Amino acid sequence: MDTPVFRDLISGSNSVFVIGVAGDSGSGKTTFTRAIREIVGADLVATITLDDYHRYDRKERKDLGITPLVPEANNLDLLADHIRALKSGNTVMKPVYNHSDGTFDPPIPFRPARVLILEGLHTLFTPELRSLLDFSLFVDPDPAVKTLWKIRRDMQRRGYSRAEVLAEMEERKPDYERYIAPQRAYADAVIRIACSGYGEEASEERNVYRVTILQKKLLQQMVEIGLSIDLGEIFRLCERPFLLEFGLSSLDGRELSALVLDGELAASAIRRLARTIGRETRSEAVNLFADRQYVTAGEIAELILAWRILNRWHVLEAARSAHAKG
Ligand SMILES: Nc1ncnc2c1ncn2[C@@H]1O[C@H](COP(=O)(O)OP(=O)(O)OP(=O)(O)O)[C@@H](O)[C@H]1O
Ligand SMILES: O=C(CO)[C@H](O)[C@H](O)COP(=O)(O)O
Repeated sequence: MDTPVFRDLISGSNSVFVIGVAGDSGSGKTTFTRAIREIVGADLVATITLDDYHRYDRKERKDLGITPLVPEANNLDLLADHIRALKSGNTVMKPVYNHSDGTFDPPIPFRPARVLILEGLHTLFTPELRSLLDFSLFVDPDPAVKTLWKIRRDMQRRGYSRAEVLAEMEERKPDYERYIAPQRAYADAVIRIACSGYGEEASEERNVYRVTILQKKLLQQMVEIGLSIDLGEIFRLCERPFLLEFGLSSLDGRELSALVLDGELAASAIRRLARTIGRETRSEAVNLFADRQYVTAGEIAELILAWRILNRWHVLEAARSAHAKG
């Protein structure tokens, strides 16, 4: 029997699946959930950025002498209330933080969607927030990578100078270590990103990074959506250097499985992987890198994560439906 199209399954579900992504500003949170948004479809996904829940505007923070990384500088209780309301199908009036001038715009109505993605500095900070998440991810680039990305993003899109970005990163470091980094210990998956082993220019010019996906072991494998990837076939299509390693790694006192990816795959190879995911999840639109000749390790990690998240959705949904049947 055919499995139904994954999107139809999600849109037909009564529940709201909440994905929490934590990490520093500009660490790749939005980027690493791109594939799941693409697979599920924009109409079924809503994203909240936790910056909207800052308690103080930029001037107030300056006067108080605190960074936005201090948990009390954010209204995490209001956020938890809003997630609960959205999970119950209610619309909330969401605050809006305006990055262009560092003040708040008037709140806007925010409707629930089948998949809710929360991205921010403190997504995994309180036990209450963690209890509301169905899947959690911590994005953890090396300091060198973080600096590269943050300078690029904050200069191009937020109007800061290079010196301002560097000074702000330096000022935030102690709070990052104190409040943000410890959340890594609670994540279902941690993405570590370092410069590519294939040379700095690969990272700077072609966005090639060495990406490690650290994960808790799956409690239950999907039955209907088993992903069988013929890696041998994919590697035969390789034209540029590409590395794939599996292993175990200790992080924050946890023993996690580690999948290391580095380099680039020809798009023909990744299209094969995308087609497999598309076929086995019955979602036709895994078309993320259609116009590209090469796909980077980071982009492949996005696809693997999307599969992992769909896996979790499927397991939870099966448990809910078994519970409903008594
Ligand atoms: N995997 C990646 N490969 C290459 N560049 C990346 C990657 N992830 C992030 N970047 C770079 O870093 C910038 C910030 O990424 P992204 O918007 O995903 O971060 P973020 O954590 O969601 O940021 P914020 O929450 O502060 O808005 C991107 O515009 C891009 O330049
Ligand atoms: O991205 C951020 C946190 O995720 C910013 O650091 C925070 O929103 C404050 O921004 P700004 O002072 O530039 O208005």
